[in-house]
Amino acid sequence: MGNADEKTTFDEKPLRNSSEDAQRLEDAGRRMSTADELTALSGIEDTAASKAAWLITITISLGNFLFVLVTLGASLGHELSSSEQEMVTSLTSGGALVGAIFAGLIADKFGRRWPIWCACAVFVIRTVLQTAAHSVAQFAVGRFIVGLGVGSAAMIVPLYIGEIAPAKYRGRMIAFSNCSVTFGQFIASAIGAGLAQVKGEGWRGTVGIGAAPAIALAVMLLWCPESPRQLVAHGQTDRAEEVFLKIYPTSTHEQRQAKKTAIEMSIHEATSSMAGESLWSTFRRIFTTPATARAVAVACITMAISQLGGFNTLMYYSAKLFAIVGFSNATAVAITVSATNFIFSIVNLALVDKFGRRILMIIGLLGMTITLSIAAVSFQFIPIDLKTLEVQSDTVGWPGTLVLVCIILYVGFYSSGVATIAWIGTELIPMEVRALGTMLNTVTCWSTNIIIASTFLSMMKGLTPTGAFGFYTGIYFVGWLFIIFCYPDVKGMPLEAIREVFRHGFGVRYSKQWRKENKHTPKVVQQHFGH
Ligand SMILES: O[C@H]1[C@H](O)[C@@H](O)[C@H](O)[C@@H](O)[C@H]1O
Repeated sequence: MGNADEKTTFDEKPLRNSSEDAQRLEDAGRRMSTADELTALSGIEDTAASKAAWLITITISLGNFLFVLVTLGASLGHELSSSEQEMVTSLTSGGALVGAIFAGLIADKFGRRWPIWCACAVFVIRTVLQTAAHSVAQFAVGRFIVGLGVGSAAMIVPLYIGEIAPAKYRGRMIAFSNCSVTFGQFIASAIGAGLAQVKGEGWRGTVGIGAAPAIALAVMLLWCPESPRQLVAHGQTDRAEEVFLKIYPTSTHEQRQAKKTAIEMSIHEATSSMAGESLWSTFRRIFTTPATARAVAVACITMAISQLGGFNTLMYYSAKLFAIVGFSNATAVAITVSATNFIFSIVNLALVDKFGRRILMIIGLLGMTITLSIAAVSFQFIPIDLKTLEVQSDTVGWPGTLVLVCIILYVGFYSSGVATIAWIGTELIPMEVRALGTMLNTVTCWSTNIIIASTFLSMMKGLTPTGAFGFYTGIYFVGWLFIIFCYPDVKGMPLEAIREVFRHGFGVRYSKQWRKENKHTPKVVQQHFGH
């Protein structure tokens, strides 16, 4: 990582035949019609990525971890009633929605790091408020504020990492940031049970200490460079070059120049100046440029599928759900769910750049459809009182066990597929609208999340558990069809090249073709540059 003011000086390696190479590149630039071709020709994506890129990713991901972890926190020293619990959950999600909008609005003007600093500040304020809270109202305000931090971090972290990451590591780097979410959820569920045991005022200390990591993150962020794409978009090409050198340390000066030119070309294909454009024109651009609209729609619909299928009801209500099917130690079962979620998010990390986004989602959504439909049918055989949602039996029979097994398998399919890839969707959105598009993606996440969280229990009562789970199964089935027909796989593509994908409808075939043709990029580079 660099120093705090980003003015690091680098020892440039002497370049072989540099003037000759530069001339060739310039000629190439003239011959190249698209940013995609220029990036491929430069070969920068085939040079080794640095440890710095990973260090930056880890630091930024810490934001996700922290903010997820705190959604747990204390409970005013007494057990919250179910309506208080619902209110607190919705307030956090509502805050997250507002936080994501705020981050989306400032990310282009002030850069990708400011929303994270704001989230850290918000987090410290919340800590003070919540530590001093004596009423549910004060506590609720604290929760809303923490939601602002959660939403802001959730929106900016994948966007920022996606722009820093070398193309061939982009999927796993964004997946890493989602692992920090699932790890946070796992830790939260594990210590949640413990915290509930803390009597009296003991919880205030626990919440108070929570401010320290946010301050640490704010300081560490000073060492992370601004997104090079953002720097190019604002005409700060020298600083962008420094960042590229950090990310691709073995690249040549010409390769970095080509990367910058490719980003400029890509942006200029859409707008003459990003810096001079109003938020409103950028927003309109999303809906008035068909290729851009398709890109944003695919990202948002994928996110909606990941949420509307009801996964987070497991995060919020799994103890309740497992009590319904007859497990007395429901908290332990709930921890198993969050542990599975965490482990399979690592599986996604390991596979997403190797096999691509599409196949993981296609297998995952099919697996989720099958496992949830079996769970839905199994519920039929469990004697549940629909008024109280309580099981009328003392033992867990085979249907209860089957529901548990199906749910664990379902979580594995979810987490290794659509859950993480919905966040990787930021890569589909072209640069000039990426901040606002990613904001819409995050807004889709929280709004659908609120819908599901606030309707789950009434759906279980009104539609019966079989009906509710049947409904979620339907969502996943439709989602599965959507991914098959409309989701292009852009694994390994430089961000600048992705714009072209959506010029060909949803680009499913185009992206396949692109990968076939670009398997051997190094050869192309060798031919043109002789290295
Ligand atoms: O990995 C997932 C993912 O990040 C989802 O978007 C979120 O809703 C889940 O809670 C989480 O476990």
